[in-house]
Amino acid sequence: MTEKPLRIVMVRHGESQWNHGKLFCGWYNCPLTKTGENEARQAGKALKEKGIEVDAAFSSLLLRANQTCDLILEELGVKEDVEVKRSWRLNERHYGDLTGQNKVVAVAKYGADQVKLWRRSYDVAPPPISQSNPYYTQIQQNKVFVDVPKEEFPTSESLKMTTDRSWPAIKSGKTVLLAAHGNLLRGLIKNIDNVSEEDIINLNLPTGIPFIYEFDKDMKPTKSLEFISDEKIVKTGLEKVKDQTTKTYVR
Ligand SMILES: O=C(O)[C@@H](COP(=O)(O)O)OP(=O)(O)O
Repeated sequence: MTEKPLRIVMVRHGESQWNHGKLFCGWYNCPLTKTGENEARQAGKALKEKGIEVDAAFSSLLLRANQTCDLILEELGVKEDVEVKRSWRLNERHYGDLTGQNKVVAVAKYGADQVKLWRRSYDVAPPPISQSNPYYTQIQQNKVFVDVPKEEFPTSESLKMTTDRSWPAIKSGKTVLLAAHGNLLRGLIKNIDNVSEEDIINLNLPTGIPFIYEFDKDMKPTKSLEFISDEKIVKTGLEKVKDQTTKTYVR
């Protein structure tokens, strides 16, 4: 009997309230918008239509990813059967002192090149979160992070730092759904597909559209970044992420 390939169905959570407001979010714990909830449900429906069965699930400790994961499992009809493993290692990259700032305002303040470097480069971390940041205490004292080892609790993270801490969590998987975050997933994709530091800058991920990776027994990808949605929807989703640093301020 041939063994089933290891398959990871990855999905960036649906639109969150802070995605909608174009605010840097990172470890701030905000919920999905109604649109985000619908995106998550749609993701579950798309997987069901494709006949994809999930038998394990991973998510971060953050509400927006957890809600997405639960809604997908609900649509798949397996919410009561599939255990969701939640780990701080799958949290979004900590956005440091950018947390809570509007992305359009940040471009006006620091310049588009600097903001792009913070958002999309591999090894440049934003400035560490300061105690005067309005969200410092909420993040630092959030009870859901109680098990994060003190010495590993970040104050800001580059994509590289995010990937280094997330990789061990995902490698322990089987056939899994991974409902996580834009940069967390960009980092995993970089590692899996050997994307260069130059090319990772141009990789964006839409909210709420699942994509599949399959691996052989040596963890070499046999299928990469195959979106479960039609091309037009993926394109619109990608444009929306790019627009986060341009256009109107919608808080
Ligand atoms: O932290 C955030 O603001 C977003 C990513 O923002 P960008 O890197 O796209 O600016 O994370 P997510 O919504 O995937 O949890």
